[in-house]
Amino acid sequence: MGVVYVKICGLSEPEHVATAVEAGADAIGFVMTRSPRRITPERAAELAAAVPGHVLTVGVFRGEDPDAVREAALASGVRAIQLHGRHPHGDFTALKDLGLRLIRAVDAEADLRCGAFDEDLLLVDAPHAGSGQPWDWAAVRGRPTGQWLLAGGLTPANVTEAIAAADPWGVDVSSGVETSPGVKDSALIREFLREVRVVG
Ligand SMILES: O=C(O)c1ccccc1NCC(=O)[C@H](O)[C@H](O)COP(=O)(O)O
Repeated sequence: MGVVYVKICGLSEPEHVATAVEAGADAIGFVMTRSPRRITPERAAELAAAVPGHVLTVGVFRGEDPDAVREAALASGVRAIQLHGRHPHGDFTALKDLGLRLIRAVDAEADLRCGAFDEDLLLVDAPHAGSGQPWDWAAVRGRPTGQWLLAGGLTPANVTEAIAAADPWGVDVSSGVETSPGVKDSALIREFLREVRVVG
């Protein structure tokens, strides 16, 4: 098994951004859509300013039109855009000229070919993003193509099992490194990364 790419999502405090970076996260996500983890583009810009270039900063959106996504992405200075829900191909095309990496976040029933919507990365998640609910990760084993992240209900305690079940290129976590919705915990962030690095 190769090294697994790790994205820690829903960060809102400098302490947790610093912990994720120090512990070896490859990407960190700022939620700028309706959620207990929502932050403003201005807050995301403050947090992103402290992130070194080798860590990808990702703005997370769901259902907004491409113009609103473009505006928030530019104001925050993130280097990637993650679109949740069944956004049409045209929404990805409309954002392509920004030169940011595009992540298409879907559930297991969607088209699981990474690149089918001109995205750079695919994220396969539970039906309710950010809910922390585990799902049948093994059901997608072998189905996604290209570079794809597994998400949905991952925790330090189950991420090893999830990687073994689905064999993803990377993993993404939010609730599993929190003490309550929207409240991240540095010890859990470190533990999650330690577990993944042992497997990878
Ligand atoms: O985290 C949210 O609240 C959220 C809300 C709306 C759209 C996306 C959201 N999160 C995106 C993520 O990348 C999460 O890390 C992913 O859904 C996994 O969440 P969890 O099951 O809580 O680990």
